[in-house]
Amino acid sequence: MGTLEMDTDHTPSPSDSATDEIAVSVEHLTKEYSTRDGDAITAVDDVSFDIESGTIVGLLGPNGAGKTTTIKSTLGLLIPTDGSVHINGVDVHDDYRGAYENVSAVLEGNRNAYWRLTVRENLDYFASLQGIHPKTVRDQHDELLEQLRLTDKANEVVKDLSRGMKQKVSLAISLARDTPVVFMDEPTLGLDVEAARDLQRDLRTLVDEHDRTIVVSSHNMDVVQSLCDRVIIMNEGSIVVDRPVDALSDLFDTRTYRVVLEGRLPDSHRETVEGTYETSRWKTSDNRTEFTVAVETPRRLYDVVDILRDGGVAIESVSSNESDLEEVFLTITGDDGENMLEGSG
Ligand SMILES: Nc1ncnc2c1ncn2[C@@H]1O[C@H](COP(=O)(O)OP(=O)(O)OP(=O)(O)O)[C@@H](O)[C@H]1O
Repeated sequence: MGTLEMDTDHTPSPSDSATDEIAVSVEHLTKEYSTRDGDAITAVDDVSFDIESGTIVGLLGPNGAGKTTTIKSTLGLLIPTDGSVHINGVDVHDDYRGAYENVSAVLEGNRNAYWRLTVRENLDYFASLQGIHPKTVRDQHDELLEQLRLTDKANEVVKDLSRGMKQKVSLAISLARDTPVVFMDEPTLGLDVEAARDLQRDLRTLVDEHDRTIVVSSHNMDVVQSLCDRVIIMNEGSIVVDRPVDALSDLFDTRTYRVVLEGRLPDSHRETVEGTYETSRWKTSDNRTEFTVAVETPRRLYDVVDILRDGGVAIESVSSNESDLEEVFLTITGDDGENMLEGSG
């Protein structure tokens, strides 16, 4: 695997802030939770980053990295232990209502829609909640439905729509609030490839034509690579990578494979594999060996196979996890605490 440079200096230079409008500013955010037995867990540990207006940023990391805690703190749904968050210059904790006017979120799939109402009734309902008479925003709603290709579903009950359509309704409800900043958790989860592409295209249009700022959390590598301008990767409560997506080709070129062997790999051969490649999740018994290996190109996998063959152990299976960032994270951050990202900075 190639090297991924660490870049944790997120403080923008004065010239940056003069030219680019900052939509989201997170400064020294720390969140501790107390566990049942009275211990403290630091879920987010002194995290800082700025997000410029008109960009799509991917917030990634393995399970438990602190993404949700960061997003919820940014939205004002959690009170941080330390640090501050500004949305379009408004302090989320000092002026929650003011900040809330600038941000909306599609947090858990499509749960923000009322399934028994039609698509249009949902939009009307949420407008009313904001104190807006639905009639006065009918044109905006029509435009949004058109944009998301939902016009012919406007009078259908949400419960009867396909999963992809429900996801779009959820997005429409969130976007109808017309906030400059939108947070989305796994926006393409459960969508088929075509629907996921459609949605990505729609999001890009919104950002480019309406100057929205979108923060996406996802485990899907392809989505992140094709959708985001910039990627922030968290691990164990800290930011380990913060780079433009184009600078992360190493990460996206990396593919992980789960290898299963019909016997115990000799120690010498295991050492060779471990010494040459990024590996993780080894499981060994007398009649079976399993491990995960990350390689830069599928061809490099043949080199791994050569070492295994030399070890005299038959290969039961090699399966690819092409779109699963989780596996790549586990491998690059190391099961044993060794952090490849840090090591290459
Ligand atoms: N309410 C809570 N009480 C105690 N610990 C919590 C609480 N919420 C989260 N944590 C812990 O904080 C850490 C970060 O969790 P968080 O949900 O922010 O991670 P995540 O990156 O969003 O993970 P995932 O991808 O699994 O959603 C984890 O160790 C988690 O167990």
